[in-house]
Amino acid sequence: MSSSHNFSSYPPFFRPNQPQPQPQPQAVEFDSDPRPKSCSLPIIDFEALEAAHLSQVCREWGMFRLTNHGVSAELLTQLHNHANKLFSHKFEWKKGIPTTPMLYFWGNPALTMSGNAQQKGPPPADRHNWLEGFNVSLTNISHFHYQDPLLESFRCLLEEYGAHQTRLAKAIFKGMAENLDFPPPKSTSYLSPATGIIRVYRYLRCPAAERRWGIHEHTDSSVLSIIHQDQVGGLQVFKNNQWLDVEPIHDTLIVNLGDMMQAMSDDEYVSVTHRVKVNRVKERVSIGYFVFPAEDGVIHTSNYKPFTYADFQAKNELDLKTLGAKIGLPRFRK
Ligand SMILES: O=C(O)CCC(=O)C(=O)O
Ligand SMILES: [Fe+2]
Repeated sequence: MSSSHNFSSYPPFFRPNQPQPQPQPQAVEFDSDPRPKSCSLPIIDFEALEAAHLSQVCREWGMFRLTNHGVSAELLTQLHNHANKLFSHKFEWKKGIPTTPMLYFWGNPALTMSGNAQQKGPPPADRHNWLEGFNVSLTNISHFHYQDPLLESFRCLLEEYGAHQTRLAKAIFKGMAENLDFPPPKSTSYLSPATGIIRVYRYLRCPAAERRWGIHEHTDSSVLSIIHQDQVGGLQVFKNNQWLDVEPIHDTLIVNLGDMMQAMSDDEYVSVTHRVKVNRVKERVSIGYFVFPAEDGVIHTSNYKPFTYADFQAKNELDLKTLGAKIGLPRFRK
């Protein structure tokens, strides 16, 4: 809860006055532009998807604001209210929640890159993402029930929200596949709704906000990602060599194209570079949906060697372990 001053809900690493490692010179990109411009992100009306406009936005931006998406403002508000309540519980309680279907995590930079929230060894301390969250598998979500009423109603809301996200991702991908003239086999193996996950994040307050990141600059590994953010702000997109603020508007969603979409489109569409700032005084909650290709579906294009999402994920994990960063698509270019 943004007004709360109870740091017992924070993972110990993020509590104020904890001894924290100083970023090494050159290891962390500092925020040199504390007041970036806001941007007029292109708007796509879901009820009137227009092929030529969608195609142009995917080529030029790789990110757009979705309106008329059919997810009610009430559902969005309820989700955020529940998330705020859950996050304000003590850290120890959150850590004790059964990990299926909602895995609690904090601070791991690998998780945005790989689509996999498993912590594999500690990240370099100054690369911590200033956040905590739940990683939710949509395939599992309807098979489990919680005793705790708050967790159970949150699970029900996520199930409902997940169904909406799946509907939206399928329709948006269909529009893209038509624009790109994907033959039917590609259209089916390139987007696998069964891989859909939701991440509910709480970005934590940070006294050294200009030297830390909610999420460092990155591209998503997904085909598509769909974000709903609360009113705090902090999401930024890199466009025309500058960082632009993606302003919160409650009844809209933000759609990102990920690396898989860029590869499938043979670099016609862009996997958008973005990051999330942290805030000194306010916590921020966002809810992201990420969807991937079928794990064994081979992506065949002219610019890239044939590869699967599993190959991509394996390479990213190796690069993270050995180099501390994701290299991503350049690893698979011909
Ligand atoms: O919280 C957000 O607005 C964006 C999150 C994000 O970029 C990610 O999870 O990959
Ligand atoms: Fe992202």
